[in-house]
Amino acid sequence: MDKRQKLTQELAFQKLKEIHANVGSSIRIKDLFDQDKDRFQRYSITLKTPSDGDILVDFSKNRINDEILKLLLTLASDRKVKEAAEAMFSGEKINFTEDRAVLHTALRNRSSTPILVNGTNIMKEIDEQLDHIKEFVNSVHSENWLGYTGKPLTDVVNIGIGGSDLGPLMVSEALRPYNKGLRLHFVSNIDGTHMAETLKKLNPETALFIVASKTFTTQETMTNANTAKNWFLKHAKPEDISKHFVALSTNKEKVVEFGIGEANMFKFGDFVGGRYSVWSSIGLPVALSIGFDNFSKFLDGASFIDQHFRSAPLEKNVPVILALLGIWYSNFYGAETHAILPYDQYMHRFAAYFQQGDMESNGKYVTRSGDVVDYSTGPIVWGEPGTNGQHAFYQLIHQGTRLIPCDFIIPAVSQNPIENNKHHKILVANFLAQTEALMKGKTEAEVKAELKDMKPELAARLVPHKIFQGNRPSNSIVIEKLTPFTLGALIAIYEQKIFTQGVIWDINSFDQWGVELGKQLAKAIEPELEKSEPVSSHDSSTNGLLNFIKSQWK
Ligand SMILES: O=P(O)(O)OC[C@H]1O[C@H](O)[C@H](O)[C@@H](O)[C@@H]1O
Repeated sequence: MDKRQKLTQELAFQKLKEIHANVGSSIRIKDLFDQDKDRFQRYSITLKTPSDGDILVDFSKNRINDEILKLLLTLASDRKVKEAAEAMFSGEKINFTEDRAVLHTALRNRSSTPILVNGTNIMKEIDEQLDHIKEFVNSVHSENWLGYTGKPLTDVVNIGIGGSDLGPLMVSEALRPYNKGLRLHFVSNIDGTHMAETLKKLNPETALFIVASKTFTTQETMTNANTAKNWFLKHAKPEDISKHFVALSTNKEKVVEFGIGEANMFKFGDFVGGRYSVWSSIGLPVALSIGFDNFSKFLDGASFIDQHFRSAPLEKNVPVILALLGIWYSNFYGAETHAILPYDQYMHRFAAYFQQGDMESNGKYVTRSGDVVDYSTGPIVWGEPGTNGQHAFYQLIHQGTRLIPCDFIIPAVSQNPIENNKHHKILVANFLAQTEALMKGKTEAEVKAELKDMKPELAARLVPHKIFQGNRPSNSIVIEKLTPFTLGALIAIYEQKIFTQGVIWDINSFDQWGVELGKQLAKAIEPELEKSEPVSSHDSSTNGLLNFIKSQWK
């Protein structure tokens, strides 16, 4: 692999550093608006989708001017973002620490263009996998697929964790208005409570268990799957398993070993990373919820963004622009977090989903050639839906000491325009007010004017507490309506943003070795929990905690 120029040695990076040192603290977003009446037009991008309206991305409320944006774009071009994207789309093994291609994009490749991995066109197997999903979903929906006592299925339980849980969970929640009637449940946690509480709601005659695990070795998932199987077998016979258990995996051997026949296995390739797998067979619960046609539209939405990402010039490229803004705040302003704030209740797991998507992808401290980086990489991603967040943590975003760049997301049209759309109008008003407040703030003069009728001593004491410094950056993303297509598009925007940042930071965004150590140590601790004598093999904290917990079991 070619050793790349260090990010901090890139000319554009150094110039940005200089600009930040000279004017970084004096850039006022409000002044930028005052100086340029066309700022919104010039600093926003509208994507025209073929079927589901426009997607508007407004990035004008950011601490950037033409010079900074130009340098950021130069950085993207010097770091060869476009070339790296082509390497990904064409199936190069860019996940080199696992010797794998990264082709979640192939799962939503709606053209007939072949994509080769090790000389084989993988589009054929992807089409077969989609056909399998379609056939199964249709037979469940048409009630051709029946439970062991001849009843139609009513409940679907997805047993998976990480990427095999968060994607299907977030998407099926977001697309709840499209649900065709099946009740969905998700069991991820090894904590027995998760499975126990779910089983209470089920009738074995009408429940379908989906065991979702790329590797089919994940301890939590396999333990939960076995518990579900044992519960089922208390009511039914082993030969009934084939009507109630299916597997989503890449590991045929382990699936068969568990007792699920190949016909009930929905496959996908090892070129699909867990946190990018909702587009693959891992999306089966989504397809069962919303139907295959809607699942196809979900893939179409992502495909639309993939084409945009590949073909749009850097300055008109939504994922690239969002990535560069993140770089500007992380690497120059020292921002440590990034908030994702959907103003849509259906999207309540969107931020949690991208906590994995972003933090597992870009939480890396060495470059692709193994050198320790001398700049920060992936931010801490977090968020909750508006307006709930406004009454909880927004205080710190408005008046705290930390810079928190935020993405505000809203559909223009509500799925539930109840009370004459009153709720939605209030939601929209709040969405708009927040980014305006973050940007404008409130000056001392404004606060004083507000307090003019108050006793002067009291007013003087209150003034500093009521001042908002403002100048807090945000992006606003507006979709026409939350549909399978627009949700697919939104997810792909973030995926390609994460990709772009990974290229600029020169890290491998597609492995996740950081989750392994804890798994190994847990395996070592497990047998120690069985021993009756106190444990002394760890540090005193771990020994102390372990022995305390064991003492509570007696
Ligand atoms: O799908 P599985 O093989 O069960 O993996 C489930 C999850 O666990 C791993 O530890 C990884 O950190 C995740 O990226 C993955 O999504």
